[in-house]
Amino acid sequence: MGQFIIQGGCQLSGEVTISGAKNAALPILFATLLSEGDINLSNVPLLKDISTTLELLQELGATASQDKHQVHINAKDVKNYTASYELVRSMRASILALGPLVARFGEADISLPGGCAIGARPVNLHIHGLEQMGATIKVEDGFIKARVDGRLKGCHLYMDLVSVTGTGNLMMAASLAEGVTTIENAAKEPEIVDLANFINGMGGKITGAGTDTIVIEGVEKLGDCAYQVQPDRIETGTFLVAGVVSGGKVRCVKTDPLLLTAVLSKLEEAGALVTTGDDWIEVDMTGRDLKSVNITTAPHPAFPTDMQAQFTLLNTVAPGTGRIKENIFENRFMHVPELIRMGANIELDGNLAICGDNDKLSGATVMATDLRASASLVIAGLIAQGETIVDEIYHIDRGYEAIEDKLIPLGAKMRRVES
Ligand SMILES: CC(=O)N[C@H]1[C@@H](OP(=O)(O)OP(=O)(O)OC[C@H]2O[C@@H](n3ccc(=O)[nH]c3=O)[C@H](O)[C@@H]2O)O[C@H](CO)[C@@H](O)[C@@H]1O
Ligand SMILES: C=C(OP(=O)(O)O)C(=O)O
Repeated sequence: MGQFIIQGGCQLSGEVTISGAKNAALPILFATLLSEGDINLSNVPLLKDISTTLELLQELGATASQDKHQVHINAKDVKNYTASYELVRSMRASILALGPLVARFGEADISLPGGCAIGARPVNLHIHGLEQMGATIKVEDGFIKARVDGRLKGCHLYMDLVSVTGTGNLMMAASLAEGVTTIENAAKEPEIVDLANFINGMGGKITGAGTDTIVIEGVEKLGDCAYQVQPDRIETGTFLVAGVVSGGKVRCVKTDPLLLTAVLSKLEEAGALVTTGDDWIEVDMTGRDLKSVNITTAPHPAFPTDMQAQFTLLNTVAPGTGRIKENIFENRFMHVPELIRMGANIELDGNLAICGDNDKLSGATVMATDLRASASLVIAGLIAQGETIVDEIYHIDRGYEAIEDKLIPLGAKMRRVES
């Protein structure tokens, strides 16, 4: 499974290059199922979730290959419409095969993703939206089985809750539906905008992505496209927090400050000097005092849940009490017991974490339980006193490209041990 062995007491400084966004690349890879053309993608991160998706696309009958950050896909000859449990269980984003397959082939059998560490994560909104577009859907034998005779029909959809992959799935399905689909209360995350731009690059007709009403005029066919995936705002935010809590100076390059407005504003409130250019962001804590901040997670453009674990750590080591309210996932405080084992003083009360004052962390063996929890534990290890072992780091490899190769040049003392 693998571990990181980390020597604490580091102050990070230097420049780090940000990879393409996992959460933009994944839906874009699934959207290639909508097309009969040649798709060339660049800035695709080298991650476990990406290789799992390429494997799934191949299992469905597409040709798919990755050469460093370039991916080539042709889904013209897809003949299998079943996504197996083996692949779906290791990556919940596999649910994104549902919309494209049923829209293009009239048939999709997708294994139910099941619950996971951060919450139950139901997919009722994906199913309900496709039913409104004319699909018949049964959930049996652990699979979502969707069928439609002919094409899906465009319609007016209202999402009860803001769902990122729900919006993505329905937007993809609507791209090949007959007529116009409107998605109200749509997710406004930057990854939805990237997906819409990509679909439009293949010949789609989507407007309004990035607002809460998206309008999709269905087309009969989608074709070739070359597209560059947007930078990873969560990887960027993670490196910025690492720079700040270590009292250092870190510049993230090949990123986009406009994707991180809420996070940057909280880093400034936490005491960091934040400077930005078109495609870089720098945080500098030299001679500055760290402060606790209150955080409430909510859909974009509010503070992202995927940065909550990293800010929990920030509040733990900062003077003052910081309150963190997690509003998106019901079980996203799995890092808290592990941070407590390292000396953190955090009180949990339902979806609220009250982080104590200026805690001194000391090294311990801790368990990575999900992707962002793992990232917060790695950063905690870098600033703790003594040695920290972070176990089960396969979670980190799902979402951070070669994290140790990026942290070590900044001054981290850590190594990976395969077990
Ligand atoms: C691959 C990807 O992009 N993952 C991101 C995506 O996850 P994902 O798209 O799975 O998260 P959603 O936005 O769908 O979930 C938001 C909330 O809605 C609920 N819900 C969702 C769908 C549904 O049919 N029914 C329902 O009740 C969820 O349980 C959750 O409480 O957005 C999350 C919220 O920003 C991020 O943390 C994830 O990193
Ligand atoms: C929760 C996340 O991802 P996923 O939806 O793929 O589990 C994440 O990226 O933090």
